[in-house]
Amino acid sequence: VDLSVSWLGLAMANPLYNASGVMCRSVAELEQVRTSAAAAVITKSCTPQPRTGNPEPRYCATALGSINSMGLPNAGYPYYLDYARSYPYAAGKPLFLSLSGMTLQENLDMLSDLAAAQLPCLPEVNLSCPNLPGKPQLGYDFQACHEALTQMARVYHGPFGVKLPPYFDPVHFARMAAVLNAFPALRFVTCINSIGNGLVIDVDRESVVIKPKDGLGGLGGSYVLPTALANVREFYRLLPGKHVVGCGGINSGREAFMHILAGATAVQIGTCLYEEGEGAFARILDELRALMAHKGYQRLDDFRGKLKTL
Ligand SMILES: O=C(O)c1[nH]c(=O)[nH]c(=O)c1Cl
Repeated sequence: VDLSVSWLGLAMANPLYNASGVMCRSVAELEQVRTSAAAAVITKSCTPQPRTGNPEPRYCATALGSINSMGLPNAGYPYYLDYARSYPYAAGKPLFLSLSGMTLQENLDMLSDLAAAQLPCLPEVNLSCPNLPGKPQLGYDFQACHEALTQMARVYHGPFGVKLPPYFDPVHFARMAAVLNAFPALRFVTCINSIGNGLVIDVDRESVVIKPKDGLGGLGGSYVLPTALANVREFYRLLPGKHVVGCGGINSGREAFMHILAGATAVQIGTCLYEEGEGAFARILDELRALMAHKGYQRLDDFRGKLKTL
């Protein structure tokens, strides 16, 4: 069984890597991912300056997934650029840099600096970043997204991608696809970011479980799998010539198989990686390999995007 993936001029031994935000804030964590069975690495979404993020507790795992309101804690763009400068690209594991400015100008500043650095790493711009006060996150403001991407494509001419929030309405899928299809250099979308502003309640304590936002936080893990799969499949259909990276609810080879069947080129592991550690990569790969062997598939292209409808 061959798990290899080749896309964007990159060759990956397998489709798995970390989701931005998990095991990727410090160099020590990034090296844990890079030296694991993961085939690529992505950094924590960064801002130009370091941020401590929200008061704790700001992450909580449950039997069904996770909730977080981290508040963009990160070591600052220069820290991750420094890692990208010394990264061993020749070892064959691509590096992605997640950018999440608090303003459009911050994203433009980071992207133009990254362009000047001329490094082999690829930017994944986080569209769940804040928008103007009183407006929804950028990813939910289609007009603002179009304007932001127009300016980003002006300062950064290489291939890049975006991390998308989940969408829940066919008109929203179509509106966002129309925006994304206007940018040829936008080569991949990562679906999905956490499902925003969920509320987890602890019955014994009769309390919320995270401190920020009176308990509201982004949901990950099994909670989000069907939504993640829907976003992967819809954008796989709506964005011809672009790649979709699947993220959301992958706990085993089975969910990785589902995401690829829905059209994903590669897949990111978030909550499961946070809870299990880097051993999750080898385990999930073994499970995916066994599932493919059982089904008689030799390589990922044998089933990628071939989800049957009834
Ligand atoms: O609170 C966070 O740091 C965070 N948490 C998420 O679940 N998704 C994101 O894009 C970010 Cl930036």
